[in-house]
Amino acid sequence: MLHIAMIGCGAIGVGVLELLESDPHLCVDAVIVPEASQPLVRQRLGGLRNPPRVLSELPAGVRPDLLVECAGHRAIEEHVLPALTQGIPCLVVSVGALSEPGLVERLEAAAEFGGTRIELLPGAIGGIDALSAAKVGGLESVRYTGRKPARAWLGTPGEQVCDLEHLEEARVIFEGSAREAARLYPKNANVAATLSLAGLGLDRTQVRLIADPESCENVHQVEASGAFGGFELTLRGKPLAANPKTSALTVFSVVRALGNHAHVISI
Ligand SMILES: NC(=O)C1=CN([C@@H]2O[C@H](COP(=O)(O)OP(=O)(O)OC[C@H]3O[C@@H](n4cnc5c(N)ncnc54)[C@H](O)[C@@H]3O)[C@@H](O)[C@H]2O)C=CC1
Ligand SMILES: O=C([O-])CC(=O)C(=O)O
Repeated sequence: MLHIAMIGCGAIGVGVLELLESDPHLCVDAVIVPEASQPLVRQRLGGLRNPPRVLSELPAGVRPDLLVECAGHRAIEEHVLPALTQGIPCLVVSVGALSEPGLVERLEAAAEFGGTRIELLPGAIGGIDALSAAKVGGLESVRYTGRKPARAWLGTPGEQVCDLEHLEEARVIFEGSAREAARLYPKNANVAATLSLAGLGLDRTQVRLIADPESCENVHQVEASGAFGGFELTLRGKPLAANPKTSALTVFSVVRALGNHAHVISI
């Protein structure tokens, strides 16, 4: 049995906890969330058979087998870096945070100091295995297009490009490098950052973001070419009801990754 601490317990975290209830090899003992979120989180966890403890930080001396982050970019600095330093292996979904200059190097240094590892999860996108294998032989180009319902871009600089509430046809709201996408659209940049880290890096990965009033899915398209040949991927992700900015596949990606640590065959 693997004992897990989970950072964050929103749309992804609750979905993961519900699915893990049926796995006897994995147990989430604690979820770590800011004090202000705790009443809501306790209420959301009320339906679980064995709800985890809801805490603001890992108690001193408590050492889970794994720590999984499902919280957001700030949680990497607050919780993942210190856990790595203490030698706790970490799994991370807020991969977009790693586009902040210097953070990759700090995570590497913390993991080396703690003698442990950090695993960046594919989350809402697929094909990361193929892309990072293709990188070994040499990549020529990686292009990513993210298409989401117009309202999913509310609260982003997309609001300055067009009237998202009254958009009548699909509109490109951003075109540029993954680095620029991460700077302007941090909450939507996880997939772009993951593709960059697996492939050609933040400056050479081309990104296009589209607001589509007709779409009710988060559609991720990747085109890559290099010495291996080429691939095209279209992933039509269903948004989570609890947070339409997040695709359901992210929940399943976390459950898969945790299962791979606990089960005798990993795939
Ligand atoms: N890699 C990928 O493909 C994807 C990654 N994500 C990442 O996952 C994160 C969480 O997504 P959702 O569950 O949909 O968000 P959500 O907003 O539903 O839940 C966030 C949870 O984290 C907690 N939280 C926020 N800041 C925290 C902190 N500093 N420390 C501890 N807990 C904190 C909140 O109280 C809440 O419980 C997103 O912010 C995004 O960075 C989301 C979608 C796809
Ligand atoms: O869940 C998704 O569709 C992906 C997403 O928001 C991101 O790239 O941050």
